[in-house]
Amino acid sequence: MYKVLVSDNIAQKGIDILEAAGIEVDFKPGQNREELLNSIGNYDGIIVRSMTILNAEALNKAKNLKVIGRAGTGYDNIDLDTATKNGIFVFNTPTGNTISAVEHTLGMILSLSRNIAQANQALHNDIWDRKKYMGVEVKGKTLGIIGLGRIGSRVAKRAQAFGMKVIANDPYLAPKNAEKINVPLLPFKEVLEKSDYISLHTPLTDETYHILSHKEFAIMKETARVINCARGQNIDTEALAAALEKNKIAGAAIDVHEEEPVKATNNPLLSFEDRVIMTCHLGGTTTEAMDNVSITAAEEVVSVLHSNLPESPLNIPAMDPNEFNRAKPYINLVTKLGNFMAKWKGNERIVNLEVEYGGEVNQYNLKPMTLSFVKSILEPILDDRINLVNAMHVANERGISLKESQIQNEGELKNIIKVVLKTEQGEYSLAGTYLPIGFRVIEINGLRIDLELSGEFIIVSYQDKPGVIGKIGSILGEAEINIAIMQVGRKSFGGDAIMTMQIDSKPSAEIMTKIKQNLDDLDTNVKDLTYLKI
Ligand SMILES: NC(=O)c1ccc[n+]([C@@H]2O[C@H](COP(=O)([O-])OP(=O)(O)OC[C@H]3O[C@@H](n4cnc5c(N)ncnc54)[C@H](O)[C@@H]3O)[C@@H](O)[C@H]2O)c1
Ligand SMILES: O=C(O)[C@H](O)COP(=O)(O)O
Repeated sequence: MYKVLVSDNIAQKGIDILEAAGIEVDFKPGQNREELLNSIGNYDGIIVRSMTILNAEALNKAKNLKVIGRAGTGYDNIDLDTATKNGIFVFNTPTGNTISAVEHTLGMILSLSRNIAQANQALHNDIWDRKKYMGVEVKGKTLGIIGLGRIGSRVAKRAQAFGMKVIANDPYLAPKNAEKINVPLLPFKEVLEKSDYISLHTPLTDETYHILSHKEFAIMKETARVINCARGQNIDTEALAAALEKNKIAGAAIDVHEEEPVKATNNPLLSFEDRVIMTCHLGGTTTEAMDNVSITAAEEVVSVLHSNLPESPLNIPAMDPNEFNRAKPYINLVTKLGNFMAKWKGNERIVNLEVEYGGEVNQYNLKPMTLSFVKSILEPILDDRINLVNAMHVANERGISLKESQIQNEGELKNIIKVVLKTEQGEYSLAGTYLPIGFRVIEINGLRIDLELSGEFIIVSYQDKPGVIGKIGSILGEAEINIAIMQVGRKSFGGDAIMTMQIDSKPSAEIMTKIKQNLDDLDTNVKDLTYLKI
């Protein structure tokens, strides 16, 4: 039975989904760090929001962990590199709280403009002061959005409906996406200089850490208002406090904080109660968003534990589930070719792997296929847990390089996948195809054959000579090993040849030695004689 830890608050609907799938759930929001570190090794899956810090210290103790589900968008609390090295799938649920974050941002903009929070607080303190809480209109003002993604673009649309002029900075967005919503993309500095409101909607990255600091506040209008519903560390809090202190800007609305939870001792912004409004990281906290992210996270954890790929993976290439289902035969084909190759030549020191894709397979995202191949090659060789997440990392660590390419498919077959293994001893190739009747090997080391891609095989590489087939046939016959199919491919008369036999039972080591001795007696220059079962 799988065990999943839910270490932050999620909606009950998510827990119900996990339990209905037969998973043992430990629901422990707010558990202390020590408890987490002591128990994390027991779990197959974890669902977190933004409060649980899954850094290297925690993940290196998570020996059984297969999947981390982030019920929400930002995943800066999860050390993706360590998760990847350790073969742990990580996904988020990036669309579930978008609208809530958008609406919260709009609420912050309006509240900041009209002093709603401050006036409310004053009234609760029995103070009626209409003059003090006079506001400004947003109509006709310029809103500068930093990060025009899911949330930023929707904030833009709603602000336009209020009659605001919206400009944005987003170096990673295709300009046509901004054009579609009538938002000019401008250089960062220009957005800061021109805006009356500056709203952050960037993820937390090395580049966006303190994206607003002293230098940036210095070039803003003195009437500018800053809104942060993205990540606390996007703003240098001390610099914002200094800018407010010197009246360099007019105000700020802050939902996310450098240190959470906010306390009087850790946040200088609390002393600007007339010009700063703060919420306790509420952007994604609505009934709807919580249901969305909790349900999706739970469904995805169940799905990943049952060997499916997550829909929004953060450490493997993304593949739409429909596409994944259609591509499954090719993922299976390349995996089977990898298994074949690993059993055939995996005992040699691998230097390079290549995968070539021909025909209709090329309509799919090839990355998951290539990763499946790398995994299938390494899995039988290494003791470590290898999966799609860490396959490339493990290959790199072992100095194995990888090449993926698309090839012209000129034959009658609708699809071909060719895999090439270069080792310190030699180079080997296999090509296969997927047909409605099953998977076939169509080429070994460049020699044409046609074999089902499952069962037990003997492969012999030798120099074409009369007598080889008869000799092997009679040795196997005497040992009562039935040959189901025998095929021989050769480059030319007397040239390199390959014989593959599909057999019904495993030959003993003595039989294999006998075959080798007999072929040596025929002087056939045997380069390879392998039994393998796939
Ligand atoms: N307050 C909340 O509760 C709450 C809720 C949801 C999301 N968030 C935060 O909001 C962030 C954005 O969410 P989203 O769904 O819109 O993500 P998204 O990925 O759709 O959009 C982020 C945008 O930022 C842009 N970007 C990245 N680096 C940038 C840079 N240096 N300068 C300018 N733009 C840059 C990206 O190109 C992208 O378009 C999340 O990462 C999360 O941290 C907060
Ligand atoms: O990135 C997010 O999804 C938001 O910041 C919400 O975070 P939370 O799940 O901790 O509310």
